[in-house]
Amino acid sequence: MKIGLIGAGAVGRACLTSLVYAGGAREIVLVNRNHKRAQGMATDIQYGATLLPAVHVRAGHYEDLDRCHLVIVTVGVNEKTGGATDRSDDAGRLRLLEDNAKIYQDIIPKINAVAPGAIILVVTDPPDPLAEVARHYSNGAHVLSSGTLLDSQRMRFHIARHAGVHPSAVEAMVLGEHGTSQVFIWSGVRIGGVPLARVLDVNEKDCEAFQNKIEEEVRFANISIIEGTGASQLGIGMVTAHITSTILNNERLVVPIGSHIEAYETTLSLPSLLSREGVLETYMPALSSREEDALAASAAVIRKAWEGVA
Ligand SMILES: NC(=O)c1ccc[n+]([C@@H]2O[C@H](COP(=O)([O-])OP(=O)(O)OC[C@H]3O[C@@H](n4cnc5c(N)ncnc54)[C@H](O)[C@@H]3O)[C@@H](O)[C@H]2O)c1
Repeated sequence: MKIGLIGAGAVGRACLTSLVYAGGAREIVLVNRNHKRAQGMATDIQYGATLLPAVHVRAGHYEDLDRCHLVIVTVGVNEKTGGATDRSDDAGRLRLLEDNAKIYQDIIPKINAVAPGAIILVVTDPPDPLAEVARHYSNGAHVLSSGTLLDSQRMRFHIARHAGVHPSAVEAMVLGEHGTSQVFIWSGVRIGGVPLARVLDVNEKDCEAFQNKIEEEVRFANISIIEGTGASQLGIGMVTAHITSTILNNERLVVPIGSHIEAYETTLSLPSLLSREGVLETYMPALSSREEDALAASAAVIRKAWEGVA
């Protein structure tokens, strides 16, 4: 199947690498406003890709996106450039919305004109309000946000490290916004079916301290990465390839990613049944009343953000 990847910055490059390894596409068209950069990147990767399952990577323009099943959008200002790297700033990635919404107003109609049936996957920050902007400018396209799938992996990773198990043994999810209002579903954390406090063998107070520490690590993981490398990129590249292969292979995994949820009147992440058609259904897990309130508050944050720009 054919897919499009818009943007050849740090995230675009990381997505491309992971997509070539594990995205399951037969053809990838890379579009960038500096076409020469896209050409260089496609040329570079095509030589190594000879070692992998057949995939044709090429640089293209918007008109080359025809017949794409999925178009992944990574263009826009990142946290470092946009000044969204202050841990004490509650707005976080929402600081990037105004600038990136303008870019989306320009490029989403170009994608939609050529590939009206394509699923659009928003990776640019902040992805949840931008998914609403993309819906607004795309004439009914099915729009997804990479949402909290990456945050959920970060949560699983940190719990697993403390518990001394492989992350695949940890059931854990972050829902709501891919941003500072994200909601950690601690009530649902299980390792081998056992609740967290019992696995860690700690009392309620110590468990709460542990949870706060992990929330801090996950909520600001992007900033810790940026302090080292200038841009969070590799993890989101791998997550994007995972979403892509799940869609293209019609795997019907249930993963926390963002789609428009009528009940919340916005795009946000809930556990989602992901198939070749995109999100077919979302599930509402059993939540504590604190988590329920936090999810409603997170939805309100996202709604308020995009209502200001869409
Ligand atoms: N969803 C996630 O989990 C996640 C994770 C990491 C980064 N991001 C976001 O991904 C986005 C890209 O980050 P990056 O590090 O690759 O940035 P970058 O600066 O390396 O690359 C930006 C890309 O956007 C393009 N671009 C910028 N302005 C444009 C315009 N007006 N029109 C067309 N193209 C334009 C550039 O040409 C380049 O390809 C940022 O918004 C970043 O915050 C999201």
